[in-house]
Amino acid sequence: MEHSEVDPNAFVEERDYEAALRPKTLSEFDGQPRVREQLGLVLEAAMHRGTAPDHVLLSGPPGLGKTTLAMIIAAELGSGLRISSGPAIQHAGDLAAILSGLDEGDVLFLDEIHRLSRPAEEMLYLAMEDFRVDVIVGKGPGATAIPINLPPFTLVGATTRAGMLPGPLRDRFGFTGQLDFYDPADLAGIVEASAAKLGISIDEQARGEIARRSRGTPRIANRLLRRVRDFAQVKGHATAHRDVARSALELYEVDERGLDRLDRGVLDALCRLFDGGPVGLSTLALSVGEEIETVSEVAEPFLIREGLLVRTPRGRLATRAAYRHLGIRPPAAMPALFDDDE
Ligand SMILES: Nc1ncnc2c1ncn2[C@@H]1O[C@H](COP(=O)(O)OP(=O)(O)OP(=O)(O)O)[C@@H](O)[C@H]1O
Repeated sequence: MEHSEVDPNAFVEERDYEAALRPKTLSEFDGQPRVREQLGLVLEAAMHRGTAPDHVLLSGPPGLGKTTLAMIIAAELGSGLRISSGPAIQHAGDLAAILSGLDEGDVLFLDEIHRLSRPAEEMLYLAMEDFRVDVIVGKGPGATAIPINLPPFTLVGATTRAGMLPGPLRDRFGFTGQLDFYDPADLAGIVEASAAKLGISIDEQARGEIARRSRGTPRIANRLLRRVRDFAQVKGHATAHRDVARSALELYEVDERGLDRLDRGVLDALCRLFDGGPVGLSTLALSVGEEIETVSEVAEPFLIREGLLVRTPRGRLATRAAYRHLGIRPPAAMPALFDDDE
């Protein structure tokens, strides 16, 4: 029988799986101790005062728990949650409809807030500051602004690029939580909690294998756990031990350092095709057949953090460690890293 390469249910499965695994309270949320403590204080103080907390901005790479935290904020406050995203709001009117449908104390989660259109962004300034929107009725000289008062609400914005947010928007958030990559111990804890929720038997060493290869990202840890579970199930292992985890992860091309096919593809292109760089991001993305954003937001943050790639004003450069990781001999003379900076 023919198999189609793309499983149409894959996304649905991933989404359901994520929903099932999301921690529901701040104390269940592993890792990010600083953000957890800071956010906990913001929420507790607001609850004492009986007011809606300040607007919260969560920034950091994908899969670190921004959506999860937004849901936790609403749950901890006992408030309703509305979810939308920058790209889903095409016109200011779309945002006005969402805002005017909010109930008092609701949490509005706007994912990818850096991708809001300019008119929507301007409408949001007023809504965040004065809990009001001005809806423009009519066109040209006869147009009038009708003010609509909104109930107090808390905006939780999420962005992978805090730097791309205009200053006036950033300044209207009372608290910014910067999520960092997780360390392997926290990830091992997350894998343990997820395995318990899914009824998967997996030993400590196997959990460690997954944690070390998850690129500091809970979403990846949960995904690798699922692959290890499949492997153990099909090969007839009641418990996933270390060797089972290793074999499964090898099969899915996730190496000991957590680099996957895309990461290695980027490094490989950089070292072999472009002699270590410098090469521009768009050229690099083209050479691995990926979107620019996938390379810059999914692969690069991890490669940079691992000391395998550097961003310079002239383009991306491979480090000696990148050559070593690929098992290639580095060139005798490496390009100077910041020679463009006077
Ligand atoms: N601290 C954590 N503890 C346990 N599980 C976590 C934690 N952070 C994230 N997860 C899990 O990782 C998955 C991805 O998290 P989430 O969707 O919140 O990430 P995100 O930062 O919003 O990603 P994106 O920017 O791509 O939307 C979810 O299944 C969630 O349960």
